[in-house]
Amino acid sequence: MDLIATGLGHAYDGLTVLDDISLTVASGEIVALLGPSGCGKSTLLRMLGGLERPVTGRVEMRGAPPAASLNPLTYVFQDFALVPWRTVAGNVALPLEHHRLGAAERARRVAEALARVGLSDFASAYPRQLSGGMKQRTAIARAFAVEPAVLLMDEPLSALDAQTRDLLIEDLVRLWTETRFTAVYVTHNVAEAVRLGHRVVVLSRRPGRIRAVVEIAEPLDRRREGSPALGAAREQIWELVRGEAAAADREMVHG
Ligand SMILES: Nc1ncnc2c1ncn2[C@@H]1O[C@H](COP(=O)(O)OP(=O)(O)OP(=O)(O)O)[C@@H](O)[C@H]1O
Repeated sequence: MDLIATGLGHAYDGLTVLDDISLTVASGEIVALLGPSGCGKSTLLRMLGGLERPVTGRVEMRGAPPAASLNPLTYVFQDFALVPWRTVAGNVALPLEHHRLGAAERARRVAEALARVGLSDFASAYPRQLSGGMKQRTAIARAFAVEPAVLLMDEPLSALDAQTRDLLIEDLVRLWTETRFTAVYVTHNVAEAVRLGHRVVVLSRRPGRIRAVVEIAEPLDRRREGSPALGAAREQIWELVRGEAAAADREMVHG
């Protein structure tokens, strides 16, 4: 299933935050949305997922979601959004409870999702017992349990330390290689965008407009930190964002 946004614009109380965003996310593709703080990335993601209605433009889904999909669009958030009194398995099962599934099918989906992220041995643990990386793996497993057509990821690694981030990036690359999931991946981190994005959509500062779309041909599983192909993409994107990032930073400080 493809996700197609056409001419999206949005404003809050007269403040324009997004302007004329047209974007197609093709099935099996990870699109990284990169832009400075406050440029409207999260707003755009919410509109892509139908959580917020754009002031102008529209979002369409083309084609059928995977046969086993329970929710075509599912989010993964920066703060994990786990329920503290539920176990890892209980958290992964949560979105399944809104669907008519037999107990065996529910258990199968939970077990498979936990296996995909390497958490089978932690099914009975509670979130407070987990590291940040394991919490986010749990949230990713919960998203996978519904077999979404498109995964909407809002800075999913921002709350993690650098080493954990690297491990999670490797996990996401492996998961993509195994399942070819489709995702929109919001980040303000250029390195993350070039490691995970088949295409990197570079947004301007507020109001967010598409400044450039950078395609990275190197297969995800061959991308390495410091490789020449990634280095070139990183430089190209950094040239595009550096001025905007500095201006956005000043804007945040001075209001
Ligand atoms: N519900 C809301 N009501 C009013 N203003 C909002 C609302 N949500 C976001 N904004 C404003 O819209 C702008 C874009 O916010 P958004 O969170 O989409 O940006 P972002 O690029 O995701 O930012 P960051 O990288 O800092 O998370 C910001 O100026 C923000 O303050």
